[in-house]
Amino acid sequence: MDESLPAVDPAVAATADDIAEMEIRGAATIADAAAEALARQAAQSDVDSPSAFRQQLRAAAKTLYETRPTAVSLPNALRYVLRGMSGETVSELRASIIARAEEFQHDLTQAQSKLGEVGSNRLRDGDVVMTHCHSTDALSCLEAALEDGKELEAIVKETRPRKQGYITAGRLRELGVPVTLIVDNAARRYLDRADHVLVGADSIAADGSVINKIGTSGLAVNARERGVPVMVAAQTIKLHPDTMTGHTVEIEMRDELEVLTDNERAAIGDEQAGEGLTVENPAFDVTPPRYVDAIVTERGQFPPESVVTLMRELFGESTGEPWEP
Ligand SMILES: O=P(O)(O)OC[C@H]1O[C@H](OP(=O)(O)O)[C@H](O)[C@@H]1O
Repeated sequence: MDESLPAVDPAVAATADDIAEMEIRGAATIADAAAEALARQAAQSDVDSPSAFRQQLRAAAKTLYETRPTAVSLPNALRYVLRGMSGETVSELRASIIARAEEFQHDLTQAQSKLGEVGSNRLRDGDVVMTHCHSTDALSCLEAALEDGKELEAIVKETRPRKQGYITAGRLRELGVPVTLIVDNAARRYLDRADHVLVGADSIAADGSVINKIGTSGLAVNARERGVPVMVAAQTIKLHPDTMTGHTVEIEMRDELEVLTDNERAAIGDEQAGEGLTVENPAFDVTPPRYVDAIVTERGQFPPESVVTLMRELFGESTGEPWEP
């Protein structure tokens, strides 16, 4: 955090901590929480000059931005809200941020339900869908299909190390869907029974690569080998505009304790981290576009190679940092 930037509201700091610790997780949920936090910062601000207010909002955006690097929905949300900041007085600026954040949150919900309808059209009555991790965009497709009266079954990958597959399994059971929970290593075996692989995305690059939970790329390669189509459910806030100018998406490396506890390390015979046994814990991987059959968005479904056209339309050619005017 830049020392010259003003302190942020405690609620913003708490949201940032929750995102970093994954108490708040999932790309769309993170975007929603970030917009909410900016609105909170605006509402709570007690500065009396417009320039101080703008500085505070920028500081809040930076604090939120620096939590997790991979899901582009976070900077896209911050940029959207900050670009709506307008007015000559603090109270005008405040009102503009609050209204813009509300609009963003509303659009996010709308986009997810529209996307669900698009994705649902790819599913037939009686289909078996294999999922990875927990994605609200992916679940929206299943929910829409169920609302249309289709019966579905799910094979849910556990998704080590944080086991977000449990959240997916729980939600699908609430919806009355029969669920078979499997360990990640069993995926190829169970692809024989699947009609679709359905995953979400944290970011989509300009070449159509899908950046999603670690294990997605291996699943997609296996699905292609087994002839099972791979569908990615991703609202357009998952499109990563910087990749149009050649930037790559940073893959978040998380704490090794998510993979190996101190006791487990000791059981292996290694007493302390950093003494010969290295644990790597990348949270995401990159699935090349050739393994993806369709990217489902609120604007329709696209072959991955064509998302760049949509990206140009929505973001123009360049973006910069979210807090840059
Ligand atoms: O936006 P929705 O579709 O909810 O989630 C998108 C993606 O966010 C999650 O990341 P994490 O669990 O936050 O690391 C998963 O990778 C999931 O596919």
